[in-house]
Amino acid sequence: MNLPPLIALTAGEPAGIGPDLCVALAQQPFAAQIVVIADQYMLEARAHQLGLPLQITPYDGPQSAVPHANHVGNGTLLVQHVPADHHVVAGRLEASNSQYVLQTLRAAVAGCVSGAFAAMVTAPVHKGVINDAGIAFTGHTEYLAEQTDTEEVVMMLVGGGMRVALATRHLPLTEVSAAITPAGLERTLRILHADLVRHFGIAKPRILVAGLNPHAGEGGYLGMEEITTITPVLEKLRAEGMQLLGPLPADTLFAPHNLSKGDCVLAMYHDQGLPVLKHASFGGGVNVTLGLPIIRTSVDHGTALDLAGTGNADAGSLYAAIHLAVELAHSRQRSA
Ligand SMILES: NC(=O)C1=CN([C@@H]2O[C@H](COP(=O)(O)OP(=O)(O)OC[C@H]3O[C@@H](n4cnc5c(N)ncnc54)[C@H](O)[C@@H]3O)[C@@H](O)[C@H]2O)C=CC1
Ligand SMILES: NCC(=O)COP(=O)(O)O
Repeated sequence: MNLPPLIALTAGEPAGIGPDLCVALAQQPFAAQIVVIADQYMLEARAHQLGLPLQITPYDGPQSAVPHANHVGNGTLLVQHVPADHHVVAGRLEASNSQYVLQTLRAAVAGCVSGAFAAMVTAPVHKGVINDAGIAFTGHTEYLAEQTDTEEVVMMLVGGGMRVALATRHLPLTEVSAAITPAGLERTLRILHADLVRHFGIAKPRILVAGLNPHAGEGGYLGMEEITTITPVLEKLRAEGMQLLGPLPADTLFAPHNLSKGDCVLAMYHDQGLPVLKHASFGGGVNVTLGLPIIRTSVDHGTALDLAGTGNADAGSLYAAIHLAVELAHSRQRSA
């Protein structure tokens, strides 16, 4: 029998909709036990603003969670309190709370690494305000890799019947071509392939690899990366038995008859793959980090400062992220 895993949920940027989603979660049952890592007074204030009930039970280690209990959804939340540095106003960013945001992430990582948590789920952070605080930050993905001493990770989004992984992530477009190297692409494909087998139970994953240029380079007339970099890597890995289709022209790759030929798409850059997935699944998609020693899933949207404290934030993506984290935790438990 699958016992309900203990999942950490970081509330993200306190001025954004992360706290609203945590308050919504308090009203929603789950077949897991969930520990929200956040400032508990900020959560209470947001619940008050939203007019929703919230009763907090403090979490200060595995001994404070009832073994094998589920998240009941009766307005209560188990909370690991991390104090914010500055008073929080919904919708108003405050750079001096950036260290607090990162501290919640470190607390979740520490709990996952120690085995106290089976997985972590993240509500959105605001990359800009963390940089405004003088901290170089491109995203959870890179930060969690650094915190777990992981050399290479892969971002994959799941939603709308698709899985879309990225060969490059948060980079200016002008830097994308140089960032696609044979060694990097090979590492990305190895991680993607291994995690599709290990975590998603796909025995022989079929990966659809996009080209970088229009028409996948049109035989070299519209760009050379397909010929110099992508194809040689695909040939090398195919020779080892991986099922890789491509490089495929990205404009038609996402047509249903092509998508049905694969289990996952590897897009060459962020806005080649994610707009398609988000069009099909916004509000229900999940971002999962592959290659980490811990399980991490996340919402597919940002901080939506315009909606914080209004009651109009849709919690669907958070619920989907928790469901996937629970599924991955069970799958890891079974294979342990
Ligand atoms: N996982 C994470 O931590 C992510 C963080 N971000 C960060 O969020 C910040 C804001 O990014 P934006 O590009 O403005 O994207 P955004 O996703 O915050 O907002 C885009 C639009 O979608 C709406 N929206 C977003 N989430 C919603 C929800 N749950 N329910 C209903 N409507 C929703 C917003 O109101 C807005 O109109 C940036 O700093 C970005 O880097 C963006 C994506 C993921
Ligand atoms: N576009 C996805 C995104 O911005 C989330 O990135 P991360 O914070 O999960 O690395």
